Amino acid sequence: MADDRLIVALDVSTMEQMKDIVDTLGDAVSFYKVGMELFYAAGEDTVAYLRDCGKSVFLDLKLHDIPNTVAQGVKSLTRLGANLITIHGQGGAVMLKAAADAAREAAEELGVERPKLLAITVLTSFDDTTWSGIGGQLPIADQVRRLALLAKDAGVDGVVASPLEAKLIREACGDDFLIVTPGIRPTFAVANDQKRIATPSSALRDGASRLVIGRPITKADNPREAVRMILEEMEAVKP
Ligand SMILES: O=C(O)c1cc(=O)[nH]c(=O)n1[C@@H]1O[C@H](COP(=O)(O)O)[C@@H](O)[C@H]1O
Repeated sequence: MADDRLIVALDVSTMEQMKDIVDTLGDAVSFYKVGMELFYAAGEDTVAYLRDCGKSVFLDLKLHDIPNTVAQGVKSLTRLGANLITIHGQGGAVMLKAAADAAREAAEELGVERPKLLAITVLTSFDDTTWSGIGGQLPIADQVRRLALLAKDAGVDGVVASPLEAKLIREACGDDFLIVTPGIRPTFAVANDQKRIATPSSALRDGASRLVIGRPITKADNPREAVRMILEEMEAVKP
């Protein structure tokens, strides 16, 4: 059976490819992520399709702009009925609060369930070298903690971070804060462009609420078997 702590990233560019993955994985997966590749190519029908299939949806468009633009963007996306939406923590306190207020107000106006907002901290593809290359001053872990606290204070529901930072975020932000971790690599998978990675069980043990996993499943020779192995590993760490 599905474990809704697992979110499979649908990083494909057509509805057909998306449907193929959803069909193949069947009841084993209940939560999917639609990111920019799929959304820009196939639009909001992707979200509607997943909802019609009874799946939960993480709409990952990483909004990052001035506060008013992000607030209006969040308002437009709230209409689609996704469960989770991403905005960039580096947009700062005013932008984060504007987004949180917009989600609440739009959901009330539309009479739909409020999407939970997640702030992106430091992308899992950064390591110390690429981080200092963009002028990052604090160590990555300190920057992640800082953005997590900023997001929490602004009324944002949680963050996206590497599993390597899950523990420090849990300690800093408490039990109710959502910690969603991509950069998950089961021992059978390769890292690809991910730098700050951990296994599913290690991420959960360190306090991750949900895991985002894409290529180790969708590019596997046998995606169903990849999911089975991941769920078995997750099962050992109870929610
Ligand atoms: O926001 C995200 O989901 C995200 C944030 C981050 O820091 N790192 C990261 O990999 N992601 C997303 O998580 C997914 C990871 O996919 P795989 O590397 O194929 O497992 C991709 O869709 C990324 O866009």
